[in-house]
Amino acid sequence: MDQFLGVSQFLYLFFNVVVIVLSLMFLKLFKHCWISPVQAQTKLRQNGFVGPPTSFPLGNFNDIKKLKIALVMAEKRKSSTIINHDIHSIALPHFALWQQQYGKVFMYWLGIEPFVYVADPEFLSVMSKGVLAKSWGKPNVFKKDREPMFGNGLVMVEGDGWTRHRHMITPAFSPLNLKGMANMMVESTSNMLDRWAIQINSGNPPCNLLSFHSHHYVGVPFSGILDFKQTLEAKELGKEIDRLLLSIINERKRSLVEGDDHHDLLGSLLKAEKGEFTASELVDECKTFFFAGVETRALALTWTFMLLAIHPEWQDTLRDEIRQVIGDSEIEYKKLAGLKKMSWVMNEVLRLYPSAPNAQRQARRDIEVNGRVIPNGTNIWIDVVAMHHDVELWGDDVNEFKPERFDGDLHGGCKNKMGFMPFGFGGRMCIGRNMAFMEYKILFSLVLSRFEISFSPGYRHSTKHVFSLRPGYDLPLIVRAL
Ligand code: HEM
Repeated sequence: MDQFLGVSQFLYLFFNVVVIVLSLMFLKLFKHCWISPVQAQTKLRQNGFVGPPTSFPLGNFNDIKKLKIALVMAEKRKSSTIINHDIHSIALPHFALWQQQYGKVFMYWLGIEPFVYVADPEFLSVMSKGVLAKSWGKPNVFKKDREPMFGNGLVMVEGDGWTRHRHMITPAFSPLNLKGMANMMVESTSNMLDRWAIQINSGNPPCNLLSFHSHHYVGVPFSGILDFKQTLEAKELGKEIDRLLLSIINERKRSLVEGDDHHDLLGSLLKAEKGEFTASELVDECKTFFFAGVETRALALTWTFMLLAIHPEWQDTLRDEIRQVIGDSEIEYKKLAGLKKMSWVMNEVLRLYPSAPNAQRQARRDIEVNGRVIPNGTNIWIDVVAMHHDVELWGDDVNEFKPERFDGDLHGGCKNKMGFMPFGFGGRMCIGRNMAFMEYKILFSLVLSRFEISFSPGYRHSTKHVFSLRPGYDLPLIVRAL
C-alpha cells in the first residue's frame, strides 16, 4: 500500500512539474508571438507609424504574395517589346501600393516582426546620424537564411566585432592591392572574350548573358518552416563550401610561408590580417566576399549589357573615351580613373537597376528621428529602388537612361545625397565598391574595343526581386565582332 502511495505521489509530482514546464513554455511563446508584437505595434503607432492592416501570424505576407501573383499575371498579358525603366511597381508592387497609401515612411509586418519602411532620404539621413555604424544591427529574422552564405562575416557581424573585422579587411581593398589584381582581371577577361570570338566565328553569335549571375535562392523569414527541404539543402551546401574554402585557405597559408604570392583578394587578406582572424572567421569572410561581391557585380554587368544594347550611341561614346584614355596600349590600373564616362554609365545603371535593391538594419536601442521613436528591436527596410526612381528627387527624366546626369556630380543631381545609395550608406557602406568599379571598367574597355552589342529579338523586359534585382527573363544578346 505504502509503495503504491509512493508511486502515485511521484506521478503526481511529475505531472505537476510537466504542467509547470509546459505552462512556462507556453507563456514564453505567447509573449514572443503575441505580447511583444502587440507592444511593438502600440509603441510604433504612438510614434506616428501607420501602415497596412496586419493579421496574426503571417503579418502582411499574404498581401505581398497576392500582389506579386497579380503582377505576374498582368506581366504575361503585356506586350513583350516594351522596355520601361519605371520598375518600382513591377519589382516591388506591395511597396509601391503602400507608399501611395501611407507615404514614404510606414510600418508593415513580416510574420510577427515589425518593419519600418523608409524611402525618404531626409528621414534616413537624420536616422543614420544618430547611430554609429557598429551599433546598427542586421535583422535577426534574416540571419538563419543568410548564415550559409555569409556566416558571421563582415556583412552580418555587429558591435565591436564589426569594427575589428572592418579594420582588418580594409587594407585588402587598398589601391595598391587593387593595382595588383588589375592584371589578373585583364587576363581572365581577355580569355573569356577569346572564347566569345571563337563562339561567334563558329556561327553561334547570340549570347545569353544571364549565365553571369548565380542561381542561389535566398529565402524570406519563415521559409525554413515553409520550405524545410530547401533550408536543409542550403545548410548542407553551406557546410560543403566551408570545407572547400578551409582547404584553399590552408593551402594558401602554406604557400605564403614559402614566399609564394597571390594577388587576389584572399592573398591580400592573408597578408594584411597577420594571423589575427581564426580559421572559421577567414572562411566566413571568403564566403562574404563571394556572395556579397559576385551576384552584385554580375547583375551590374548584366543590366549594363541590356542598357548599352538599347543605347548604341553610348557604346560609341564609351569607345571614343577608351581610345582617348587607353589607346592601343595595355590596360593599366592608373589609367582607369580617366574613364569618367564609364563611371557615369555604371552609376546610372546602378541607379535604374540597383543590384542591391534595399538595405536593412535592426534597431539595437530606441532611435529618435525628428521626435518620433523607432523602438529597440524594430527592423528597418530602406527601399533603394523607390528612392532611385523618385520623381521628386530626380525630376521628370527620372526613368530615362541619362549617364550624363553624373557629369561633375557624384550624386547625379539627386536633390538629397542620401537618395542615391547603390553601395549603401554610412560606415557600413560597401567595402568592395572601388574593386567593383575597377573590374567594371576593365571588362567594358575590353568588350567594347572588340565587340558591338544589340538585342536578340527574343528579349522580353522584366525585373524580379529575389534578394537582388534580377532580369525577369533571360537576356539574349547579339554580339558582333568589330
Ligand atoms: C556592383 C557591385 C556591388 C554593389 C552594387 C554592392 C552593394 C553593396 C551594398 C548596398 C552593401 C550594403 C551597405 C549597407 O548595408 O549600408 C554592400 C556591403 C558590402 N559589400 Fe558590396 N557591392 C558590390 C560589390 C562588392 C564587392 C566586389 C565586394 C567584395 C569582394 C563587396 C563586399 C561587400 C561587403 C563585405 C559588405 C559589407 C560591409 C559592411 O557591412 O561593413 N561588395 N555592398
